[in-house]
Amino acid sequence: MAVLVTGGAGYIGSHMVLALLDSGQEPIVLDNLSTGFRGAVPDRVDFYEGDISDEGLIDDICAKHSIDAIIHFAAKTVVPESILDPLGYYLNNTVKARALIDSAARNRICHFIFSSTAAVYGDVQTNPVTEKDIPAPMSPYGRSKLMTEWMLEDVSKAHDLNYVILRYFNVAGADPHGRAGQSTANATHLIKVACQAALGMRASIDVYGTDYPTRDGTCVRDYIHVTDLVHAHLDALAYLRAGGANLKANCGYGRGFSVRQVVDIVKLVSGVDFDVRIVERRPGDPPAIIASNERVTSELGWKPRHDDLQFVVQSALSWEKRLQEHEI
Ligand SMILES: NC(=O)c1ccc[n+]([C@@H]2O[C@H](COP(=O)([O-])OP(=O)(O)OC[C@H]3O[C@@H](n4cnc5c(N)ncnc54)[C@H](O)[C@@H]3O)[C@@H](O)[C@H]2O)c1
Ligand SMILES: O=c1ccn([C@@H]2O[C@H](COP(=O)(O)OP(=O)(O)O[C@H]3O[C@H](CO)[C@H](O)[C@H](O)[C@H]3O)[C@@H](O)[C@H]2O)c(=O)[nH]1
Repeated sequence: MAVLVTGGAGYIGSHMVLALLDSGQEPIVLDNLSTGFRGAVPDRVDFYEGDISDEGLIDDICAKHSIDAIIHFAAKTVVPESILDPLGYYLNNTVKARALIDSAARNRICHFIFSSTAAVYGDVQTNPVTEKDIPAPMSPYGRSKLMTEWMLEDVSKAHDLNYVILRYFNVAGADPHGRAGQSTANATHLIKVACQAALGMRASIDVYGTDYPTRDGTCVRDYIHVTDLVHAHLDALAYLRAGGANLKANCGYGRGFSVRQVVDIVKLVSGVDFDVRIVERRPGDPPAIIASNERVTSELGWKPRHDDLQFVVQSALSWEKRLQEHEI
């Protein structure tokens, strides 16, 4: 059976496509290329340029391929942008997700894996955060994703559709074989931005706030290597195909690094002492958020292989160098 990967031309989706191919499976990609790149999808993969809300297109794809699962990555993903453009986020991440879930139900696709986010938790009171903690998103981005989680829960009760919702913490790094990485234009993610500063592509990096109630005053996050993350999806797919029940699981390593620690590691790995400016807090940022990964390991049998921030940074830096040298 084939797997429909929405957003498969994006950062995480392109790593998913490689992981599916590496495990002998057949990915089919649907992407509107709003932030993704056609070149991120290998030529041998069936690629459809289009929108997740295009029900006719999805019906055609389903008629042509035997699809039993959707892995749904396609979304707008930047927290500060969602505060400026909430309606754009609710449209793309909630309204269009509704259309996609409708297409899944209509075409009797019974397995659905959804890219959710740690941003659904908001400003957590205790870390590590577990799936039993009550979500309280601080941004339209987080809310747009939480509403899609709720839709899946409801639809699953009414239709033959089972889901795994994966709540990703901070995804970073690049394919260890150099086949994929984060190519997003105008990136905002800390590790990518710091790697660009190390390579002289930016004059400096801004640290958003040093007055948080954390060990060094900067925000703490749980950075997970993208390859480990996509392997959790392979585990989720096997789980659903084996008849596993609906599941919601965090994806992170269970330990946090502050912004200052990340900057220091990028300086260490790159050997470049780039400039760092301390600026105001950025709206929508919780002070610290770290995953409990007990559920993803026990229920899905997930085994992370790259739980090493230096390795995460090294792989991100290698990819950034290749982008800079126009090798990709
Ligand atoms: N990067 C992270 O740290 C992180 C953390 C938590 C959750 N996530 C989630 O993971 C998923 C993938 O994120 P990413 O970092 O790879 O982002 P990305 O922007 O690189 O990838 C998103 C892809 O979806 C496509 N897309 C967007 N809207 C679409 C639509 N309506 N129809 C068809 N294609 C569409 C884009 O062109 C792009 O290729 C998102 O759902 C995001 O919310 C990411
Ligand atoms: O130039 C920068 C970029 C980021 N940061 C700080 O670094 C931390 C991480 O920021 P990112 O932008 O890399 O990531 P976020 O934590 O905001 O969000 C990411 O993880 C979330 C889950 O926690 C969401 O899923 C979201 O999609 C994804 O972008 C934050 O404290 C941020 O303020 C800086 O100080 N300077």
